[in-house]
Amino acid sequence: MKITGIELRRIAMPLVTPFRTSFGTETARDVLLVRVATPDAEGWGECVAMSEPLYSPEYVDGAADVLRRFLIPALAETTDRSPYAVNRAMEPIKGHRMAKAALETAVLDARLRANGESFASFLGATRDRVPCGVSIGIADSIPHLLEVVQGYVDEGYVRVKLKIEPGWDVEPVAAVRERFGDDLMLQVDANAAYTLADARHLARLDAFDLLLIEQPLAEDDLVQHAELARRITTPVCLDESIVSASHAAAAISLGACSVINIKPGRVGGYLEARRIHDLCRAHGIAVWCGGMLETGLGRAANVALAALPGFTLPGDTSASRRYFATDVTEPFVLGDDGCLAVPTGPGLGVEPVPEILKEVTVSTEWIPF
Ligand SMILES: CC(=O)N[C@@H](Cc1ccc2ccccc2c1)C(=O)O
Ligand SMILES: [Mg+2]
Repeated sequence: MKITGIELRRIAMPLVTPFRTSFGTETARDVLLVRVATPDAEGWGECVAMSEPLYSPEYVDGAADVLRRFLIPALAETTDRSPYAVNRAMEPIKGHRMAKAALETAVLDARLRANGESFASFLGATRDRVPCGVSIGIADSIPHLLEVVQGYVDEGYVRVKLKIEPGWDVEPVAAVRERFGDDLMLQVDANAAYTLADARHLARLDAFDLLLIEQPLAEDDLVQHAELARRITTPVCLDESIVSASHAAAAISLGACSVINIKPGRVGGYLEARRIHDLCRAHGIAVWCGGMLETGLGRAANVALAALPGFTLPGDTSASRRYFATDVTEPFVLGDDGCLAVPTGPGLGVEPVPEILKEVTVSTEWIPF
């Protein structure tokens, strides 16, 4: 597969409602898309980095820079376009996993579209629909939170995830449990807002039969997460801490978590995401597919990944309308069964709608090969 050039495209997508977490409030997505052009097909990759390095060290301007100056030139020096070769070509460059994931995915998408193979088939998906959860931000009051939860439960989401932070944790969880009963699949995500000194307080969440508590402590605190896991009964799930299969292996060996949120963008791409899935399956660790408020392009690949057998918990692969009034692709719509259908077309199985893409495009940059 010959690459004729690569386009870096920035798009601006307003969120339907502000999304508040322990690290800040987002009102729009500033997304970097990577398009790989070949004579037979074009491939798309979505960089999940935020505008500012608040979730992790990466940010979208930095991702564009490292792609332009280092990752794309490294790819241009190779001729083997297999996803494994793309991975190897980028290896000498340290870190920047979200930028690497976007480029690897775009090359893989072009290759799969040219070969007529879907992402689901390539990854080894075993299901054609995946049950979906929803991530709900920190609200300005408990009554408002309950209204928001009611709305998503009515839409059919099978699992609710509440963002928490010190001062907004036990009360909102208790209120949701009280209102929606014990059968609602419920979990929380702290985005690293607590320390081990909060262990006693976090143990108060054990009373609410949560599926898991996600990333309670700092992303580099594996040993402390292991200590916390000994002091609370709610299963600990890691997100920010797991940036590679070796990190997952370390976390499992240390007993730092019993569930892992897999995000292909965070771990450097879908190949590494599948490695983590396989490793966790071998250790009996449940995984689920996290979300980074992707457009339909990233969402399509995530839904395919979530259809692998080890993804036994509902993920944050919510419908397009959870975040965007108009998605850049045909919208992902939640079925009555609370599931999204796994795309079956070649590659991602979706593409941007040209007039919508034009409307949301802020800038494009063409890098010829
Ligand atoms: C669905 C969910 O909760 N995602 C992340 C947090 C998050 C929140 C806000 C974001 C805004 C822009 C880009 C990425 C973002 C990720 C998480 O699981 O921790
Ligand atoms: Mg998280």
